[in-house]
Amino acid sequence: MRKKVIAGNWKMNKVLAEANQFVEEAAEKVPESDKVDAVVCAPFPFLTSLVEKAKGSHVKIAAQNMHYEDNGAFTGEVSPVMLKDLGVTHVVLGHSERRELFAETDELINKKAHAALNHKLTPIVCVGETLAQRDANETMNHIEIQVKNALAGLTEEQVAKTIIAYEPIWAIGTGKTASSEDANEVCAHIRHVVKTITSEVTAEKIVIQYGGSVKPANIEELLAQSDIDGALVGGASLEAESFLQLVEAGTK
Ligand SMILES: O=C[C@H](O)COP(=O)(O)O
Repeated sequence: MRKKVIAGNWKMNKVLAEANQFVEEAAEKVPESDKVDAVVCAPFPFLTSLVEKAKGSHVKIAAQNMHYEDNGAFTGEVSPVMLKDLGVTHVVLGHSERRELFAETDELINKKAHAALNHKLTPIVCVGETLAQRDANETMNHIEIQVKNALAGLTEEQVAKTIIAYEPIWAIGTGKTASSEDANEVCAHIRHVVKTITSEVTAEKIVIQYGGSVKPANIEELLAQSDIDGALVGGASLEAESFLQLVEAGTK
């Protein structure tokens, strides 16, 4: 049985006091569970403080992006070495907002995935299709290419430690959720693609999340699907109460 992962992606929201308050509450209330990991993906300036607040609790702290180099002349960037040093455990890579607004390519995301895993950070690699691609029946092919490119050159052991987040772009922040059956169909396809490039054992191990307008009202139905192992949540992760409800759904 795969352990579920509920990750709240705050994106570019909150100030430090709000972030601290959230994680203090979550640290107090997230229960120990062998069924679910609770992850908060926060902006860089909050990470040091949030790792401190989460210490000794069952909340893990993630970054929302990183560079692939360890150090060097990359003004404004943050490296995997820095994240690991802070006590961050996960990093979101290739979110559709990074792909669209910051021109991140599959090749870049693959370099970042290698760097994250080499530094023992768990990458949450995002893939997803646009509405035009879905309407043109290109979803499966597009996702297959994104998954293969993101995982290229990783060892089987590294692939097993990677999390893939399937986020249909048309469902992000729009209130439109893919039906749980449609979301599961794509997640099952991702597992199949992973199997073709690794093995059945690894495909059974890899955690595949769904993301896109997930909220307390729809998470149980999504998590009940065979190939959905958690969620990457934006809007509904901004309030501690709602985040805690999402985590609670993962404990069932
Ligand atoms: O990373 C999270 C996703 O972009 C989903 O955002 P959302 O839950 O606000 O639709």
